[in-house]
Amino acid sequence: MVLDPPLASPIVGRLVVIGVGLIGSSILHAARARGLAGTRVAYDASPAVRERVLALGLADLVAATPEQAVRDADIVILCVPVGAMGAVAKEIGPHLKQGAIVSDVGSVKGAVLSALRAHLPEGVHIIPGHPVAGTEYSGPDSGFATLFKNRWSILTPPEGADPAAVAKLVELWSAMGANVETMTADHHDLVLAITSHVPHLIAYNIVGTAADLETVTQSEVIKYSAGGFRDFTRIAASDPTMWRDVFLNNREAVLEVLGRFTEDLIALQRSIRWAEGDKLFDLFTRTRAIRRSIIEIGQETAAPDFGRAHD
Ligand SMILES: NC(=O)C1=CN([C@@H]2O[C@H](COP(=O)(O)OP(=O)(O)OC[C@H]3O[C@@H](n4cnc5c(N)ncnc54)[C@H](O)[C@@H]3O)[C@@H](O)[C@H]2O)C=CC1
Ligand SMILES: O=C(O)C(=O)Cc1ccc(O)cc1
Repeated sequence: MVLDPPLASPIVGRLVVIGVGLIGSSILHAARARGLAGTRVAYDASPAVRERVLALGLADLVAATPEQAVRDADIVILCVPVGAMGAVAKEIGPHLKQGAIVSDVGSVKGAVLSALRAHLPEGVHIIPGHPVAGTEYSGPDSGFATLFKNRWSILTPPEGADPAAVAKLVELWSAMGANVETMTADHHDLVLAITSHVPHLIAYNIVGTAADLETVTQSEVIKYSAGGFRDFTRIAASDPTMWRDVFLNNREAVLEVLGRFTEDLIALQRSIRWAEGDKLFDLFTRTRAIRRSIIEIGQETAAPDFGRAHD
């Protein structure tokens, strides 16, 4: 997969990425490949990451402090774990110029919007975002320019957001190959609870359960893991800090979906106990149709390919 050729002129003057892990480095790769920014600036709290960003040539300037990073910034994208968004906003708030756009890529949107609003000054445009694209890998070496290509990127502008600022971000994400959708933060958090957050929790749980079984050894789990379990182990290898923050910051929606999930699981348990084969067959037929319709609308290849190129 390749990105389109570089643009004739950049979309943004000074683009600042704070937190250069998987997502931050992928944005910088895409921005470099397509010439999206006049100047690419990066900052990360970790000195080792800052060194890597320099070595990889991902930014024109690697700042030593958040204050230095955001000076004269046109667009700042916070790419740190959800639980760190507020602290970063507090650090950069006093140093942003009027009219700057501050966005983020966090997997939860309601809590991030509150954290940004609490710390950013009037006159700065807050337009939260979330590229629904990623892998189980972390860090500055795991990013790549095509991560967002043909994936959705969701923007959750608050009521009254400046349309020009929203349009600028739509342009930026589109230039990185993403399809852009806007919705409210609350709706985002409910949708992502069912499509991403609870599935990750299920993966963490099943892998934990397998590890705790006393009568089945670890080596048997590895040796006999069929496709389904292997896919769960991939998801359960995702970053612990990131996912702890997701669950602590999307509690309401995750608990709502988990409640429904638990009820449905208990119904399945009953069907198995009472040998209600028809009920099992009907559910499995319905779920197969859902999978096939996802493939038809082109949201998935026949086999999941998140991160496969990087295995
Ligand atoms: N990993 C994934 O597949 C996806 C992640 N996201 C979201 O993107 C954000 C970043 O995730 P990743 O890139 O995967 O994480 P990562 O762990 O690869 O990178 C995060 C970086 O942020 C830095 N950082 C942490 N606290 C900081 C602070 N206070 N100031 C400056 N830098 C700080 C860390 O040193 C690290 O380099 C998270 O909010 C996550 O929810 C969104 C879509 C997909
Ligand atoms: O690796 C996977 O399968 C993912 O689901 C990646 C992912 C993780 C978190 C997000 O907020 C969006 C995408």
